[in-house]
Amino acid sequence: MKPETIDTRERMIVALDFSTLAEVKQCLTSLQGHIRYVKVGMELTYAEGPAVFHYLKELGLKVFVDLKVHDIPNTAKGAMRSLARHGVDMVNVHAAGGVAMMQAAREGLEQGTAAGAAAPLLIGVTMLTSTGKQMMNDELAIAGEVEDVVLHYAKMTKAAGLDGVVASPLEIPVIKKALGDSFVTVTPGIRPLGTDQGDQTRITTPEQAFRLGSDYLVIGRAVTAAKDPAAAWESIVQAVEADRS
Ligand SMILES: O=c1ccn([C@@H]2O[C@H](COP(=O)(O)O)[C@@H](O)[C@H]2O)c(=O)[nH]1
Repeated sequence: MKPETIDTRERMIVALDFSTLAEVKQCLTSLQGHIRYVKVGMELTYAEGPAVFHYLKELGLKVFVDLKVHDIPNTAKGAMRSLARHGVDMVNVHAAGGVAMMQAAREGLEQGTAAGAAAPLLIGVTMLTSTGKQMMNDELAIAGEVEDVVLHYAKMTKAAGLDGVVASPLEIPVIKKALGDSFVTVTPGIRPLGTDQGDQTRITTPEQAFRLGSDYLVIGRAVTAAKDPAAAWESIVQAVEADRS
């Protein structure tokens, strides 16, 4: 389902890349009331387990569980069946696992979703936003341009029946053109002006990301590592809304 009617804050997801619940609580002391959607990745899940998903849901937040499943189809199916039972809002797999793996993941997700409840959005990760052309060509041995490879993975993802993809905002125009506006796009690699690029390669500002057509932005350290996370968050919201008007 395309998030066309929801506001800016519902389309900005904070990446809670922490290793303890105590750090999450500390960060939420600042951010609670400002944010609506959070992302829990491997660091926090492996440290605190699925209880953290329930903790965040009980606070009224939407939860994207970013475990980037990539395995044989049967294992991916089981992983998604288990994840769906936690009642989260978005989950993902690596598109590089192939169409059969993604179809199995979709089946597992449907099986694990409670009767009458909506299944979480199932998203395929195309090419990690830390990956540039040279690394993709030389280390991953995938020839060509990143944008073409991302589009290829996005087409596979749609063919497998998933809801959308993770990609850089830079690739969203070609994805939307080829696969339609309702195919959901989730974009990390977000760097507000003046923030550190760190390990990301294919980046844009939040304003550019929305202009390029991203449905959901994933924002981590620019907010969570700021001295005042709520102030950092609000300045992004303001910049995005000013850019739109
Ligand atoms: O291609 C991808 C897929 C996932 N991520 C995740 O998003 C956040 C980004 O954090 P920043 O601190 O804003 O760089 C992080 O949790 C990654 O695991 C990604 O960056 N790229």
